[in-house]
Amino acid sequence: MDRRVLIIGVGLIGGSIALAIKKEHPDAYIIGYDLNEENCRLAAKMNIIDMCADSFESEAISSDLIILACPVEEVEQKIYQLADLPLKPEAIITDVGSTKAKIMQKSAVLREKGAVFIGGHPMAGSHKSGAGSAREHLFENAFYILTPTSDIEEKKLSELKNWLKGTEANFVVMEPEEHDMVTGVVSHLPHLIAASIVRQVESHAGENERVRWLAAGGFRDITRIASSSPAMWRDIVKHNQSSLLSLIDEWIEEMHFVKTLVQESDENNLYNYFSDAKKYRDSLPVRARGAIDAFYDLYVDVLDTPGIISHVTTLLAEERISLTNIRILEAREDVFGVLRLSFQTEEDREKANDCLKQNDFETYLNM
Ligand SMILES: NC(=O)C1=CN([C@@H]2O[C@H](COP(=O)(O)OP(=O)(O)OC[C@H]3O[C@@H](n4cnc5c(N)ncnc54)[C@H](O)[C@@H]3O)[C@@H](O)[C@H]2O)C=CC1
Ligand SMILES: O=C(O)C(=O)Cc1ccc(O)cc1
Repeated sequence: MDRRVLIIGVGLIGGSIALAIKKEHPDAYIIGYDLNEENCRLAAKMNIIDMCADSFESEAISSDLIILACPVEEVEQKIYQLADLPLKPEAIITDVGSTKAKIMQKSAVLREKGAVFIGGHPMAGSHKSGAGSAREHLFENAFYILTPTSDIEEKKLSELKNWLKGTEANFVVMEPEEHDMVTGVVSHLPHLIAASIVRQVESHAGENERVRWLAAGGFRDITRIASSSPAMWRDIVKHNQSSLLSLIDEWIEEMHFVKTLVQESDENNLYNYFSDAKKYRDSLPVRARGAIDAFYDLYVDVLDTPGIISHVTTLLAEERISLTNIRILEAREDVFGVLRLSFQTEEDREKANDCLKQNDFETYLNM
């Protein structure tokens, strides 16, 4: 008999997991359930799932794998509702939520009923939402954190990893509290900061409309994540409150230090502040996937002249190199602009690099 997978919340992450499972387990029957029926229908139409369920209860009791892929507060609710159902004894329940400590605490109700719950968090994604943005390769090379409790048998953990093999992610086992501290530093605090910078710009733009015109380039790059789903981030902040409160205190302290640097205006201190940050950032791994946009990028200097973009794309098309994205990062009058070309594979990026160099373009692999 075909094994059945139920995905509750068929959005960006639920949809991407469904695609990855289908790739590795083509015989599995994947059922989607989503509060947003239109989104669920879209997922079925795009063959991301095999069927859209009207209620999750009737499907949950016959599923071998249940994946909770809704916002983290909803994950908690679903854990309680699942605990009241006669689930298959061998079924595995997992989630993809961005926080782990509270979810693992709540999952005790499932364990008390003899069910197997293994917390999970694929550390890749995007500011985009919904099934329409789901990608089979979203998690390739990304870290996929799992938080099994000590009573989970190794066999069950391996079974879950096997279900998720098609993600081609690197599985890492962590304690939920450590997970929340680490993701607080690298993901949750940066989201709060990005939103706060955008709000500061908005308040200045109310006084001077030129602020809005000029909020491009670097500003857009560092605030991309502020375009993420507000409901998802509201829930994440509620769940990771204690880590975030201590991280915000550290950030305020850092801003006091920055203020002193600016006040004192000491050349060496200012230089060292930026140089230390650059050194550390440049040393971070560039290949690790963290977002849909972070594919294999190539940067090309181009003169701001008419037809330049079609010239570049024609050269690549002639070499049969496929582009996944193209964006002008900066285009000022009479000076160089920078074109960011994104490719799906390292090989395509290398081919494009060779092709453009042969045609006298200046290119960069990292910026
Ligand atoms: N967006 C990202 O980059 C990442 C998100 N996550 C986590 O994945 C989860 C899902 O996020 P996304 O897929 O990005 O969001 P999404 O907004 O694309 O999808 C979530 C889906 O869940 C549905 N939903 C909400 N409440 C529901 C309920 N009670 N029952 C059934 N469906 C419900 C929504 O209608 C929506 O279609 C969240 O817990 C998030 O923290 C984890 C890694 C990355
Ligand atoms: O868009 C981005 O770069 C992200 O930060 C994606 C993301 C969002 C939430 C997560 O829990 C993990 C990754």
